[in-house]
Amino acid sequence: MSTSSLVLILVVVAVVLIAALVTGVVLTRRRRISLTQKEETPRPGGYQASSGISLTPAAPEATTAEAPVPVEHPVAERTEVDGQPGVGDDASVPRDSAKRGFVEVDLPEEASEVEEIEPTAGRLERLRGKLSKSRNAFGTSLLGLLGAGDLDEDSWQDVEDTLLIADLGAATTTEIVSTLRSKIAGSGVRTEAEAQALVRSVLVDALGPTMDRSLKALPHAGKPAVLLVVGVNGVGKTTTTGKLARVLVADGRTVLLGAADTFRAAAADQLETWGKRVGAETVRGPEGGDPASVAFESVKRGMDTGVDTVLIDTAGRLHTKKGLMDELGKVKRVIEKQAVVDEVLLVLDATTGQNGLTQARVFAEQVAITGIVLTKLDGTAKGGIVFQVQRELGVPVKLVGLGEGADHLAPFEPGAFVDALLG
Ligand SMILES: Nc1nc2c(ncn2[C@@H]2O[C@H](COP(=O)(O)OP(=O)(O)OP(=O)(O)O)[C@@H](O)[C@H]2O)c(=O)[nH]1
Repeated sequence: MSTSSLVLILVVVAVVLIAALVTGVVLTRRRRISLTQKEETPRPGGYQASSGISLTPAAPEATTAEAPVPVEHPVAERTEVDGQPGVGDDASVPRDSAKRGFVEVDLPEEASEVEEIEPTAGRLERLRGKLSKSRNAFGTSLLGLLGAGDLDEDSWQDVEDTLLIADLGAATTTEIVSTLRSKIAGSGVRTEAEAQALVRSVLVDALGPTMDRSLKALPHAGKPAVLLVVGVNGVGKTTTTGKLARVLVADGRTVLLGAADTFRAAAADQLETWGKRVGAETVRGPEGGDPASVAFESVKRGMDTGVDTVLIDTAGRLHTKKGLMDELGKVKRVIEKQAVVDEVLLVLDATTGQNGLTQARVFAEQVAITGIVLTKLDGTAKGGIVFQVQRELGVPVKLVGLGEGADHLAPFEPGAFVDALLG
């Protein structure tokens, strides 16, 4: 290779090296400028912690003199990352970057505690699953027996036993069995569908479908309706009163609750909580105070404030049965000094069977019961108690409790009830 060729090669190499050096310097400078510009010019439409979203200044402790001096860093202004790199950021955020303090955020005005309430219409249909224990023990076996075709005496005995076990009571059972026997003999039942239709009509008839089950809970003569809720300890009076308040509020009514159960300390708290959930006022007295006085004050307050309905929860336990009954009589008399008691609702626990009936008799002797609320039907296979209690007292079951949920109180409808039992 000649000397001139060697010189030429050296010159070319030198030019390439110089060009590479110049390009590298330019690229480095451009990158730096680009970073600075991103910081100085807000990205249109991009997330900016200090714009669009209203934030108050950081909590005082983050801005005190003792706070560490923030380290200069492209992401130092970002408050949402607590020093951790975000997408597109340089990952080398120093560990000693200033940590974000507490940020005071303007909250909307305190949320209303008043709850959404399920519509009351069609509740029995919606809650029919809650009657599954009774359905399995009663409806299913009854249909199985009757749908099997010609029934001999043993089969009829089984039908009778099924009804008795479901707590329909001897009198109602005898009546239903004899009606079924004559109807089946007269018309002949060949299929399960026919058996179902026949049983349905006989059971619905036995539930007195024409009884007036309306709740007298609307104001009249310029005064609120007054409802007394009575029953023994633990049957679900307070819960029912609370659920009933929801039913009324859902219907657009205004309600006041009277906590006349002064015997059990927590009862008034429990009732007040129910009231708050639907925006209803609760009148209460001192623990161990005079229930009649609380009832009187409740009705007075209800009239003064112009509510549609006053619901009064009473005690279920006293030292003696006589004491309880005397007190109940007094509560009612005292209310009647200023308003009519429109309903006395007797709450019975469906799971207590015959015991519940005995209670019902005692209460009915003391105060004129106008309606029955049968609670805890969800927890029993003995839904047949509905038949018996109505027959015993001659008073309609107006409401049924089908669970501990706030809206698990349904109007009692014979047709829907029997349908739920028969599946
Ligand atoms: N599963 C079920 N539980 C219910 C029903 N109604 C009420 N309960 C529960 O029965 C328990 C007693 O209810 P309360 O309302 O405190 O009874 P109470 O009659 O007011 O009791 P005292 O104030 O002691 O007289 C509570 O745990 C209720 O959640 C219902 O329909 N189904």
